[in-house]
Amino acid sequence: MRWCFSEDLEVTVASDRDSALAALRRVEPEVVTLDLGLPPDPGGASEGFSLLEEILRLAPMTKVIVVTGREDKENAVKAIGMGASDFYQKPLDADILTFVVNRAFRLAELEKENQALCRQDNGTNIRGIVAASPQMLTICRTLEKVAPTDATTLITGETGTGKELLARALHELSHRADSPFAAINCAAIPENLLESELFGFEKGSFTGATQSKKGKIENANGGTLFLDEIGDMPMALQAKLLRFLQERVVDRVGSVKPIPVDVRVVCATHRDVRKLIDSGDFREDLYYRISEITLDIPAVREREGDALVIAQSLLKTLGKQMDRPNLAFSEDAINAITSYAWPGNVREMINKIKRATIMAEGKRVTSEDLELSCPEQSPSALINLRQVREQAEKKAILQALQTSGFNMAQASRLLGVTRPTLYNLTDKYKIDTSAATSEV
Ligand SMILES: Nc1ncnc2c1ncn2[C@@H]1O[C@H](COP(=O)(O)OP(=O)(O)OP(=O)(O)O)[C@@H](O)[C@H]1O
Repeated sequence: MRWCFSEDLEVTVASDRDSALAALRRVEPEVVTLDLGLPPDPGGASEGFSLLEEILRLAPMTKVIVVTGREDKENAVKAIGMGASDFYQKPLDADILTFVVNRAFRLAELEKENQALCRQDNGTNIRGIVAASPQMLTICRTLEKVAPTDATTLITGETGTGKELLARALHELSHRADSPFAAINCAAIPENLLESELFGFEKGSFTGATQSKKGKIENANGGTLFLDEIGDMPMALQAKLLRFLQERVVDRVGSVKPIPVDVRVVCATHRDVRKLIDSGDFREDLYYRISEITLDIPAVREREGDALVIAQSLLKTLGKQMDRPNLAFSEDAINAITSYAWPGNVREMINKIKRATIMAEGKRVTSEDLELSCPEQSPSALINLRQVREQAEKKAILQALQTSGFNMAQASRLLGVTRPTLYNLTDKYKIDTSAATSEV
């Protein structure tokens, strides 16, 4: 076996369990071939199985190929059941063994890549939130610190930036996670209904109140109450909410008996609360009550690198959901995603990528599928001289090809380079030359 691999692989040989484990710790091999017949039980498989178990316990990513006798199918199946990645039956055939071992290396490599991608996918430990930008990672770290406390938290940010997602994360990472998360959108409910929705009502307190009903606040008892669009809460209700936040009791509509409620309150708004206070539309004392901690979520366009990371993750998830798992963005789509301003933030991204997943022909999603126009990068957006040069070069080549009607000989003369050089350049810039002719 050593002879069969020695040219391109580093091989370490061990002849019993102890030396194998010592080698495993020292070399950390990606692939192990393991003969089940080991001393002191060379005729059986007991020692081989216990070594297999130990290797997979110590280094679960190792690909173990079990080597068995020709008639030993039963043990081969058992080894696979225990977690071996493959088996090989003696007698030894160098070509087949090399094939099996190379396949195991490829598998190990793919698993590593996959792990790295999963890590990169979601730069935070918070479920559902994809982030790579320093701004969002700081917010996620603050959120992890604030979550276990009962501090009333105000989340601000443009529409679609993930305020509700972060509010849910605050709940899930708190000691209240097993209790209810009750959400109410203060802007979506008519003013006259909002009070009874929030605080509940007693039987007979108004026409149609045929029986008493708990409000959202009481329903959230023990858990978290999420007041979305708090900036749109009517003035009259703001006073009642303030009383609740101070006293921690609710007065149902039509009742004089206050009911104590234990909830953590998280609020969100896309509006500038300071301006609302200045214009007399929001109580300043309520603002101080709800903003013991404030999380200000930046728009996607302000987060360095997040647009592409989130788009990639959405393409993967939506692609899977819509049975198109192998889609990838084309270069022009990537340029468009990174330079578009995303006024609707992540929600807009979801819509555009969903559409593109349906519209894409073949495996590439283009900027057209996303309904984004592909921008020309301004030189200031490029990081170095090489990038500026490359972009200018690509543009000149495309122009020459278009002017010459994709005649490679003519285009190379226009550019002052030889034809082979032009072919090298079109390869380098992945310019499609399938329509090109080479007439002189
Ligand atoms: N960082 C992120 N990673 C992955 N998905 C995200 C991220 N931010 C937001 N989303 C998704 O985008 C969508 C909109 O997010 P969410 O509803 O939390 O935004 P919002 O700020 O509360 O919006 P609005 O102000 O309009 O209510 C949701 O489907 C959410 O899961």
